[in-house]
Amino acid sequence: MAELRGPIVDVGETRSVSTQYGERDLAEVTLRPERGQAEPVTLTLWGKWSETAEYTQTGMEVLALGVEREEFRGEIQYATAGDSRIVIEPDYLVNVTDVRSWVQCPRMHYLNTLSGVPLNYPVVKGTVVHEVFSDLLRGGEVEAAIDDRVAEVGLDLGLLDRDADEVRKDVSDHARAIDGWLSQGTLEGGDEWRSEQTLISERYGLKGRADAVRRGAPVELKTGKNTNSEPRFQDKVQVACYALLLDERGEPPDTGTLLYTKNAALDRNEESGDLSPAKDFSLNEGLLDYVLRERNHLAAMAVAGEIPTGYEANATCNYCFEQDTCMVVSGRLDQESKAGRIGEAIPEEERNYFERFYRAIEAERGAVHDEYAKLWTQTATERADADRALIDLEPVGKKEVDGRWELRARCSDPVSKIREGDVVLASDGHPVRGNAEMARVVSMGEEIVVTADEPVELRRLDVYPSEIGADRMLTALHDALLAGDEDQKDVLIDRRDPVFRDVEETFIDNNPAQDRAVRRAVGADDCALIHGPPGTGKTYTIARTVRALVERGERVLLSAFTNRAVDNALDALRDQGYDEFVRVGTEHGVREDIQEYRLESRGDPDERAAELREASVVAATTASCGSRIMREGSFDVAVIDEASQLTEPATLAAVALADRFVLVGDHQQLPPVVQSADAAGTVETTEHGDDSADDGTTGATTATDGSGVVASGTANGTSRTAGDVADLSRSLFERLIETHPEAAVLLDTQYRMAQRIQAFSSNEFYDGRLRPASPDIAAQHVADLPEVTSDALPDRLQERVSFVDPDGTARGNTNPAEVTAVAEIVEAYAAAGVAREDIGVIAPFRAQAAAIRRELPAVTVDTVDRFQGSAKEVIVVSFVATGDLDSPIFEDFRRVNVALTRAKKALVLVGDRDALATDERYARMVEWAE
Ligand SMILES: Nc1ncnc2c1ncn2[C@@H]1O[C@H](COP(=O)(O)OP(=O)(O)OP(=O)(O)O)[C@@H](O)[C@H]1O
Repeated sequence: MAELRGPIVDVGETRSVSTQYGERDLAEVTLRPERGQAEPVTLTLWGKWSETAEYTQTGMEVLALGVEREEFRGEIQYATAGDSRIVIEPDYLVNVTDVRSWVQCPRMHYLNTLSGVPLNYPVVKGTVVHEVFSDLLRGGEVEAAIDDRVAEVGLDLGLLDRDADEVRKDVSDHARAIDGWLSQGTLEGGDEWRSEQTLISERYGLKGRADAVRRGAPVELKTGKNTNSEPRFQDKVQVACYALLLDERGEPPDTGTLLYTKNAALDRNEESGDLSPAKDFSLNEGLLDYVLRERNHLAAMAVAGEIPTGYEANATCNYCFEQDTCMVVSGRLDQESKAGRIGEAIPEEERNYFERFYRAIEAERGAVHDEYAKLWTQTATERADADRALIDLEPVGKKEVDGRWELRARCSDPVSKIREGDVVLASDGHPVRGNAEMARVVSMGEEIVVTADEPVELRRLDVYPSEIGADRMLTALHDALLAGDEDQKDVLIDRRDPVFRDVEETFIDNNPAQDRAVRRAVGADDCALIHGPPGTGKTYTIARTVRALVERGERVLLSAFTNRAVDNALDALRDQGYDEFVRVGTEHGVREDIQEYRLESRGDPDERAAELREASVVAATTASCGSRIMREGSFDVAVIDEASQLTEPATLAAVALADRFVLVGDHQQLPPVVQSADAAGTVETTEHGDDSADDGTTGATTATDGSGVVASGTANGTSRTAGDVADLSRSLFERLIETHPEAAVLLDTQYRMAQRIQAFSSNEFYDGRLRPASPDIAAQHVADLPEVTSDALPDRLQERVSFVDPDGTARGNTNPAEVTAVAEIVEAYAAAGVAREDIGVIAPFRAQAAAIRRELPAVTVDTVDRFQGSAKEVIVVSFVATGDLDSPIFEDFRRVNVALTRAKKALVLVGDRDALATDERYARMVEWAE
């Protein structure tokens, strides 16, 4: 038996032939083994596997397992046999739950991803019952688990107008089923249980989290009822997927269990049939193969960028509870659908908008999938070099804390994208092949601490890519376009100009531009844009705007890309004497001094819901604006900071919740982080600067520092997209400021930099319009700092801006001579009396930042992304590159703008004069600095 893998170069028609076993279907595909390097070979797909040919396209990758190899007239041919399995696009990890909904109906699967699952009682109850199940598996006590888990979802229940006592009663019926089943002697004698295991299969292209695994066999809990003796088909499908996942680990289970907890609550006198909750079934090869074929179909359509119609799996629409929604969506988007369509299609320009962004978002999802594949296609060292993993950790202890495990390990070189609060894969050596668990990073440094549901020997941490960003963008697109307000759409689609009312009031009396900005925002019938270059008081202006709106009786949503910006805005609002706001966010996402305003979801349902519903200002990141809770809300105005760092659909998540919106940002600073080449229009290389995802998962990002890894956006050259694709790297802010300059106000007065420092940025990026707020700000110098004597500084650092060429040589993404030079410069400032915390060092690459950090432990050293929004008295920038500028330093010149404008009193540029001179803009920069 052979294994074969490669891209398909030709797909033949399915046909029927008579064989010694009777009529059989077959289809031939031609592929090139060895990653497309070898000569093409033919693979004959027999019987049910021949269906594969119907949805497979040229260019797609195929993995054929256990096929027969034979020579026929000197030619090698392959064919499926009894035990063969075919996997299409194995690197595309399909979620187990998606296979389940796909089997129910491919179109339902599409609708679910498009519109997201709204807040509803069955979902909340389902979550609670699952949590109780986990608690019981870990030895918890029933009543305590129920009380605790119901209290935890107080907010959700409140928003759904549910009474906690009734919910407890409801849940306890289900818990009884679980408890009864667990105590049926199944747990005795070292029964091997594992709850919530994260499973990834690189072979079958699947991923999922089984509710539980008992003696190697999957157990799935369902809160519905089922009085048939057999489990429901789609439930079996789900369990069969987990079986495939376990199979890859070399432990193929032969039975699966479904636990229908509602059965325990049924009245034996009224209901007939099999009322026992637990139903075991055998996992035969036929079922596993079927499940894999469905997974293949889903993966093939996703990779080809096709939208399911419902015909694919012969869905029956008559009894489908989604039929109406399905028909409406099909009608509005003019899509083909087996259910049919009703209503009128949205106008063509809206449909174009929808489709362009849909494709861009799916390309973005594709890039996330490419990142998943790197978990196994790259070696540990490659992952570490690309800053996506911390390897060779030395476990130093684990202990159980509140039902979770705290794992500790020592790390000699903690350089990676992984940050505190991130959700990562913690493993004993390999994130897929080893024992791995999802974990949350508690602290980073030489000792790393993470928490996980299960104890793992902590030897490696990997960035865990997340599709949540793509999911949220899609639902925002859906909400804005299909459920959105017509008036708002007119402006978004550019069918009419935004309208403004004159506002006479003066809001800020010492800064005319800021005052104009507040008036623009308050008087906007549709939208306003506040363009704030570095240090021009964006946060201050936002706070004043929010206050002005509240005073006019408006309900305001205050949002931003990062948690940090949301908290800064709230802080500024509090400084202005207003603090009747509610902060929505996770405990680890919200800053210490804002915690007291954080909306707790635990507690009395009525109280929790009232807190959220009655607040006149609600603050949350744009990522959490897409959460079930926030999607329930509605506002008069959304004020969105860092809007220039948000993709258009990500902005829509906040915009769609309000009648009007105010975007605040600066499109001359960091653009949106986009991973897919398709979506960005170019191969964009970005640093990971996003602390916005509330689940803490790190979005997949492309290679940053020339590590040789480049985002492909498409797997194996197969097109995921067709037609016109929107450019996600262009924010809504940037688009609107170009089409509607009249909606924008430029804040032109900066409170941060000496005149000499701001000059380059002002000329290069803001038409020379930036000016210092006062003579003191314009003339500031390090010598103004207490205890600093300028005499103590070497001559070359006397100026406010200076350029140093240490004549180094770049080695990859580091430059040792620049490391030494930067350290000397920082020491010189420190010796002259500048406090170390007042000095910051910026480098384009994490590796250089790490090397400098080792020399200067007490100084903030980081990449640009980590510095946006902050400032230091003294900034030293290391450019690293020498020779030529073939590979970009800061891949986007706007990053240079951010780097140079972090400095208040002194700015030192450390770089190679000759290399920088090869690029016009860098040459202008050197000329200005010298
Ligand atoms: N109108 C004003 N009068 C006096 N001080 C102001 C005014 N506007 C802003 N400032 C001060 O200027 C400083 C910078 O303001 P703020 O933090 O709002 O800037 P920002 O534009 O948000 O900064 P960044 O570019 O880092 O995002 C703050 O100390 C703030 O108090």
